[in-house]
Amino acid sequence: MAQHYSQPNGAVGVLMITLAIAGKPNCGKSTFFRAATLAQAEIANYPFTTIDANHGVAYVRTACPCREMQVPCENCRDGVRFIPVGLIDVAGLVPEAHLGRGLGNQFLDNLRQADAVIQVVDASGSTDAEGNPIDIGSRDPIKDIEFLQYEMSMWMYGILSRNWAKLLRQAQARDFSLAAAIAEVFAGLGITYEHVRDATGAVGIELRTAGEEDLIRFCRELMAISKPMLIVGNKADLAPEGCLERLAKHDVIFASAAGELALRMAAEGKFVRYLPGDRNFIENPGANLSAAQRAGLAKVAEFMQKFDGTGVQKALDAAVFTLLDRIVVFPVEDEHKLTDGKGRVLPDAFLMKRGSTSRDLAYQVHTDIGEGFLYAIDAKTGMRIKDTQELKNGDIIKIVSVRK
Ligand SMILES: Nc1nc2c(ncn2[C@@H]2O[C@H](COP(=O)(O)OP(=O)(O)OP(=O)(O)O)[C@@H](O)[C@H]2O)c(=O)[nH]1
Repeated sequence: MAQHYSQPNGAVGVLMITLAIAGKPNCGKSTFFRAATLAQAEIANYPFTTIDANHGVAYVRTACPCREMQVPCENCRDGVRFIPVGLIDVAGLVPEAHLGRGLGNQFLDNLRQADAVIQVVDASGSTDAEGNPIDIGSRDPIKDIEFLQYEMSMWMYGILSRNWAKLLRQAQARDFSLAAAIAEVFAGLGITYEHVRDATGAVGIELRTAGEEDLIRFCRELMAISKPMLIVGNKADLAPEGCLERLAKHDVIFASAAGELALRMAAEGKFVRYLPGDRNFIENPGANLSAAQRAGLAKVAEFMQKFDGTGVQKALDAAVFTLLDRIVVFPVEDEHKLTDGKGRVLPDAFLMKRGSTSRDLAYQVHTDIGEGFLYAIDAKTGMRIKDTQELKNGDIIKIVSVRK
């Protein structure tokens, strides 16, 4: 679930989106995690980047409105703004994890905390179901996709089936809503009555009379609705064309997490100029790279040209902006200078669900606003906007309340 975190200016109470990285062992999850959470100081002027070994802070990338508005800004790099999201590196999942094999339940429990899942598969087909190295191209990477989805839905089914007899007994009573009771069983996963209703409709079953197979299909649908999943075809730098073609039929983002990690480290060491998500990089003049380092970076450059970047930032952005359907809104206190109370220009960037209104923003900015919200001003136009008006991506908004 989204977690609270504190912003650099000390404002607490903003919900941070959390993504989980999942997949079988050896597919490159940790490399993806390390690359995604390794941020240069200029990008990540946040209090922390790594919370513990498996919990970190990554960033999604968006345009900073400072350029368009022609204000001096210290919160972006060259007009590129990085907004923090939580990232969890969950331990490798092996077949039959839902039965508690390996780190199964602990792993799956970790997924609870996530709003969406980035599923990393080995696009190169060079690891078997358990992550053991095999010849490149000898495992069909599509199997990796199916496996995780199967394990996740079977885990949900396991929870449902443990509660099923009790639920059916309760369902004998008049006015008992089985859908509401199922939602309650899965409340910890953020599942709502609407999710249950939609999943039931989508698989076309009658819950009260559903058999095991129906319930498994139902759990699969419920998982897909409540934990949206993005597939990353990692190790694409090693992948034979056949594997790439098969994966390309699915909605897959190809990546080289190892390439991104090398680049971020090179950028941190000031050897290259690279912002996460850039489609290329520039070697800094005077960078004292060894021949091996230079050859390694040349390979990454080749990959980036073919795949339009390393894929890591693209995956983070797609998870947040496409899968979770977020927009970025910049709240300010002074709609002319675009500053907060301390004179900082465009200090915050909030990831709001598309369709959010200025009233929703007011509650995120001031959690204690109560009935105090009066109206909002669109700083780009200087116009007052209605509390029911939908916010747009890139909006800069001043909230006016009686709180002050
Ligand atoms: N060529 C290539 N190798 C990669 C890439 N990403 C990771 N690797 C390598 O693949 C191996 C496994 O990577 P990890 O990141 O440890 O994989 P993992 O999924 O976290 O593994 P577990 O911790 O066992 O679950 C390492 O040797 C990495 O260097 C990539 O994009 N390209």
